[in-house]
Amino acid sequence: MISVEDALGQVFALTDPAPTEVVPLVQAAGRVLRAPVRAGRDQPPFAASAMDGYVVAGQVAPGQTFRVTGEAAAGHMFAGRVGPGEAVRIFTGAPVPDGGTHVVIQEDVSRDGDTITLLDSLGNGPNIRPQAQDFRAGDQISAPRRLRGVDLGLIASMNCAEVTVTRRPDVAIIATGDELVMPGENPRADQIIASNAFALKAMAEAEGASARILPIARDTEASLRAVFDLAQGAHMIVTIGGASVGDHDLVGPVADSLGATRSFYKVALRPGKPLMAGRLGKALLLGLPGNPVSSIVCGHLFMRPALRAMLGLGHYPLPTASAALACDLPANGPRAHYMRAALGPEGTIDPVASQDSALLSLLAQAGALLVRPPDDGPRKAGEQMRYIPLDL
Ligand SMILES: Nc1nc2c(c(=O)[nH]1)N[C@H]1C(S)=C(S)[C@@H](COP(=O)(O)OP(=O)(O)OC[C@H]3O[C@@H](n4cnc5c(N)ncnc54)[C@H](O)[C@@H]3O)O[C@H]1N2
Ligand code: MOO
Repeated sequence: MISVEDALGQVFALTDPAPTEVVPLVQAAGRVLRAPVRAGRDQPPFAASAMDGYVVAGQVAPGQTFRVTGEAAAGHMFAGRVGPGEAVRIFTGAPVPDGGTHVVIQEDVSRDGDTITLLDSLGNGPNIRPQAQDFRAGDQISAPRRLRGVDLGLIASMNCAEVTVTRRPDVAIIATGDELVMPGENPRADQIIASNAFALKAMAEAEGASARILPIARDTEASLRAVFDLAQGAHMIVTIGGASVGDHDLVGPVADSLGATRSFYKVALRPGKPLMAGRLGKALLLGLPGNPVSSIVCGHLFMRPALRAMLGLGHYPLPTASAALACDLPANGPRAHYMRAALGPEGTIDPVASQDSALLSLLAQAGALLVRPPDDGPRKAGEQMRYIPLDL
């Protein structure tokens, strides 16, 4: 059995960054930027007033008076100059007229007709944002990066209406097993509801993939072959179940018969030991175990980083954080254990009551996977432990 780290390295070796496409900014949220964006203009494009008040020229002091000669508002510049002894009424965001050096806020002014007098409360800030204070024409936003709301705002303010992003990788998800029926169907007494594909589809889509759930493959070679056929064109094929050593676990043999090359089978991991990865045609083939928690944990540990690699974000495991253990833990065995755990309000982490890999309800309650490396010694309450936040 190989380690989680080696297995992930081999999965990365099977991924290539997907091609790019140009999309309008309104469709770019959450996509991965692949070409740098260059600012088309300075921001602000002119020296701008930061406050509502009066712009004047030269030094200011309480008691000074000025004659108001005009008005500048946002989107309505004042074409003239501000000369000595003159003031221009100005509003936040308006271009500061030539000659203006200070914007005196209106609370620090008394006005009588066209004359203003500066009050004792006068502040000393110029209240002017210099041209290009935020960014200059030609400044760049680097790629690759996942585009958040703030990035889209910044790109828009650079006057760019389109961006080059990674095309959504196509993920085909295949659940396998004679016991499975889709939600909403009428299961026989010996059947259960196929659940894992729904979780994995949502996780893949949240990463930026376009995911499709194929028909359930039955435990026959012919059925599996027929469903694999429907996965053609996918960048990633994710199978669920049929990965273990039982007589009806056919995913590996059928994939082999279709020409798949296998990078590894079985990882020193709990849950998720019977994980398989390889290549089928041009697609990365991830064979996940069927137990619901095992398949979802493997989805976090392998499918999500593989999708990020395909999106052009590099080869990294999911990031971890640390929290104080809420209870003592016995020594771990030889497999890395990703324990379902709840995060407490005061930075604590508490493994849920049972770590059985069939208990989806407990995984749904857990906000984290507590990471126990292989052969990790016993741990005491209060020790800092690494964990993976489960935000998807
Ligand atoms: N003799 C051994 N038996 C098992 C071993 C082993 O090493 N030796 N490993 C165990 C471990 S660990 C796991 S994990 C499972 C993985 O088995 P499979 O990948 O072959 O999964 P299945 O047998 O098909 O299913 C396991 C379990 O999960 C349910 N299942 C399957 N697909 C779905 C789905 N899409 N949605 C919901 N539930 C699903 C299935 O009904 C089974 O209950 O093998 C152990 N056995
Ligand atoms: O590894 Mo299995 O996934 O322990 O249940």
